Amino acid sequence: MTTWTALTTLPGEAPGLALAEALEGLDPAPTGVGVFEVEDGSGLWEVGGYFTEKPNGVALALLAAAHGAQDFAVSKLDDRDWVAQVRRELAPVEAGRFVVHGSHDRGAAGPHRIALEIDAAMAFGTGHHQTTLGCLLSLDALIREGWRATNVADVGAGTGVLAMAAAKVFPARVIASDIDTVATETARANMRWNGLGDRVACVTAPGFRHGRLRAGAPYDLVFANILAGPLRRLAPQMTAHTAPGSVIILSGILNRQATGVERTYAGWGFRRMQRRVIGEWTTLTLRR
Ligand SMILES: C[S@@+](CC[C@H](N)C(=O)[O-])C[C@H]1O[C@@H](n2cnc3c(N)ncnc32)[C@H](O)[C@@H]1O
Repeated sequence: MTTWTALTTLPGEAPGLALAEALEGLDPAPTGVGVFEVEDGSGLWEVGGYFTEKPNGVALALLAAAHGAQDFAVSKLDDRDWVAQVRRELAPVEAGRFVVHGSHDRGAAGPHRIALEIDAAMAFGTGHHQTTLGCLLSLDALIREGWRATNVADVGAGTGVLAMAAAKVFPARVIASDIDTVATETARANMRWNGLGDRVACVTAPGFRHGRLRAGAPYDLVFANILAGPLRRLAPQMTAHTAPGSVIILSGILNRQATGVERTYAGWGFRRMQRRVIGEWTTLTLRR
């Protein structure tokens, strides 16, 4: 299958997801979009998408102009099975007692670790991002302290990696939700693949706005690895769906945003248990 890429750069602050979201509205629609910090100290952000047809140059030029970006560079990639290639290249990730690996690395966890098998797909959460790693290590630390959960929600589940980890270590009720239907489908498939199809419910919803999520509350453990802004807006819902003593693990927070997120949640009665920094990302474990 032929793949096209369209890449542009933006100067300055992290651009949020506005341009990436706008890309999703294009016709033909991209099969995937992303925002990455250019790692050469230039302060630039690279934004782009993958397409199966050549993207419309006029639409891209208008988009770039509207967002203060440079023109998109459109290129055709060789015919290759990109998903298969990415899968092969993804090495297993160790996170405390957990090992996240693809189906090409079955057995990577060995007999003493907990295997979470996840193949690269159109959802976030192969364990390679510092935010996912931060959440898994924070869960591992809670378990080491003797903490146990009975009712778990994973808001913004992506591949479902965090819900899967919780379901593998606790005999708990677990529900995973994502705003994106593709992520929900991916999480559902991953649960089945890992033998958790009847243990973890997967639903599509923004925040807790789904009947099953509301009915399952209060949760004693909630994961939310989404960005700082949505996390802060989620604080009232987080409070409504937890109880005193509940623990929440929040990530997707740039280090400079962590104090603000912590302050917002302090205002809703959450106190810090752990603050974990990996690279430029912070993961907060808070207790109500
Ligand atoms: C950074 S990924 C995290 C995936 C996975 N939980 C992990 O830790 O690797 C964030 C996910 O949250 C979803 N998301 C973003 N905002 C959301 C919201 N308000 N409610 C539910 N899901 C949301 C996105 O679609 C995306 O799949």
